[in-house]
Amino acid sequence: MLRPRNKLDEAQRRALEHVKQGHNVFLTGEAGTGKSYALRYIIRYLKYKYWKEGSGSVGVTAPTGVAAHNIAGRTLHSWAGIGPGDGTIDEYSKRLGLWRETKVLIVDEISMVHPALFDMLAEIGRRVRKDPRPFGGIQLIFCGDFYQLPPIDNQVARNCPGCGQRLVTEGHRRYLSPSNPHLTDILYKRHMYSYGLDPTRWLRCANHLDWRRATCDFLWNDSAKYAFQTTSWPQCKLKAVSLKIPHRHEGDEGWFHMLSEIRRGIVSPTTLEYLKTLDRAPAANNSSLDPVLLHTRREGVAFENTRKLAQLPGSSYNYFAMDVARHIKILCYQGDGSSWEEGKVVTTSDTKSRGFFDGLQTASQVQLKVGAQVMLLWNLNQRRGLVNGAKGKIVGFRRCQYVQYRKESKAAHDTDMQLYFERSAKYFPSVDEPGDGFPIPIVDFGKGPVPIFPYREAQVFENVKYLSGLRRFASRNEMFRIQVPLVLAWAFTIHKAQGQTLDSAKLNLDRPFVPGQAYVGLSRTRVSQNLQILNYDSIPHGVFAADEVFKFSNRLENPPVSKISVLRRRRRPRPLLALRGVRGRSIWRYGQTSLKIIQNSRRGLFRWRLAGGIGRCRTVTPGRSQVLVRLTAGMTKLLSNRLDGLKTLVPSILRYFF
Ligand SMILES: Nc1ncnc2c1ncn2[C@@H]1O[C@H](COP(=O)(O)OP(=O)(O)OP(=O)(O)O)[C@@H](O)[C@H]1O
Repeated sequence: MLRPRNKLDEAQRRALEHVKQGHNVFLTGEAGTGKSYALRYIIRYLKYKYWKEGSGSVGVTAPTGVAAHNIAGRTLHSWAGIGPGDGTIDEYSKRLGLWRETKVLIVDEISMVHPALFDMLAEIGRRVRKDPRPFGGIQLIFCGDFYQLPPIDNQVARNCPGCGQRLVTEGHRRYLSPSNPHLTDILYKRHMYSYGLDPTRWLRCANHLDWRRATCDFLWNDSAKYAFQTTSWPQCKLKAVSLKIPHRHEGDEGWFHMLSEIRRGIVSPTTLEYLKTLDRAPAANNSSLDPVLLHTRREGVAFENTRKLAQLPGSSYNYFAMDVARHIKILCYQGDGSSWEEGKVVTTSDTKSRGFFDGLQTASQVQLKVGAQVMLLWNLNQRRGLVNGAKGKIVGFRRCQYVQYRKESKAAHDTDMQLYFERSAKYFPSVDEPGDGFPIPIVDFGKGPVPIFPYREAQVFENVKYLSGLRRFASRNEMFRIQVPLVLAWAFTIHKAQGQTLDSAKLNLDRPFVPGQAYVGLSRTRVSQNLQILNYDSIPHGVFAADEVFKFSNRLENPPVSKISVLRRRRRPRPLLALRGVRGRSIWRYGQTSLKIIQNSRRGLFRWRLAGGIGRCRTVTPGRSQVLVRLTAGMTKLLSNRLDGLKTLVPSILRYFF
């Protein structure tokens, strides 16, 4: 159900209108201006639209698990079915169904999408949908702020965006020389309008030279750090909407303006002075939870969470995740269309695809205790606020038998977990204190105790082979993790906090390593009073922004004037120049051209003369006259070119009308 539209501000509504008209949209703006908020409206609108039409689907995605859960979506990898991203485009292009039925692709936190992944998905879309436009012409909605965190250099970045071929390591790459015939002039110069690409770093896929395999002609520049530097980005023809109203920092406008400066990597002396005053405990708030520590690095986060856990009395439980990766041959469709045969597991491996498991939200091991501050990693119940990112405290554990678990989890969650448990009870996280039943953590999220059952975080991607007629075989690669969807939440990395609004926080800006880290950390609370800066000394060198983003954003805010168009043809008076001078004296002279007020003794009128033109003037004070010169086109040009000189010579210019 859509909420009333007047909840959106003017720019947010404009974005919604663009979406309704079927344009590709790039929704951007500073932290807290309501990008994700507007996106949730847009998602609701689109889902309702396609549900009503009865065909088509909306892909709701984000590059990281946390960001994806924020908009109740999936990770981009999972949506596109590219798993850990070590396959080839041809392999990925087999997910025909998904690409064909998708009408709209939404990507939140676009700043964190790696350019290689962006190019690769744009290419897969083209091939699958047989449409030369990027992503095969699917309507695109990108949302994010490139001044925030950049992409993590993950697996996909090391593969060719054209064929998925694994790239050689950085030191062994051979770049094409500017005289290479494959590198056209346009391609070589692309860096000039692609916001900071290095023109010497054009690469050709290693597969190109290998005569034993199919050659790949893909050329790309590996100095690209952001999606907007890719070839596909301008081809998407995005309508940019920049949000301006500081919703998150509504009551603290001054702080919002300081953050705007920090966003661009500038720390003025006034801001620095103010940040110094934040070196104290954050203001108390109504919440029973401790302020969250935001740290630049994982080690810092692990240290703080372990320290806080150790301070609590009582014993703890260690939950070890169950990770499964297997290849299943399934679904043999009989010729008469009568029956489906369940297939067999062909290979099972717990260690395959480590990259996939490392990228999941849930940890492979989590230690929990009564009193621990935790964050939920799953959208359990939207109406009760039990959504991903909700924070609470563990109030107890309840030992629960397998049969009991099945019964309760069915009542509590609407999930496909049941399927797995009905097949076999062996898929279950394990705890280090085995006893009678499995200890289910009971968490208070501020609205009473809630049992948190294990859940399945999964990735499935299918390879479908059509044989003949109705008969077909399919094989499926399946990977999943079963774990309790909780993490300790006394501390987070700044990367995890991107996109979240926190009640109160402490910021440790220890050795920041990417642009935008300080900005994201500083902009998480609603007011500066609820933020504490722990190591103030790191601020001056910790605040920095990427040059390419600066150029891109400048261009977005002030697009270059490519065409001057006459909006309305009308008879308009020619420009008027008002000058004041002493009669009989030249008041402006440039070369042979002079402007002189002369007296027409016969008629008793004063006249002026400029480049041969003659007009009337009027006396303003005895001895001085004001000239209103209506200029011809030629004279306008002359004067506009020399107006500065004119001003210095004639300080008494009154106005110059156009
Ligand atoms: N039109 C609006 N009316 C009322 N509240 C709003 C509106 N837009 C956004 N907000 C509130 O402002 C806060 C920040 O919004 P949101 O998280 O969408 O910002 P964002 O631009 O996505 O931030 P970030 O860049 O940090 O991810 C949220 O608490 C949200 O509820």
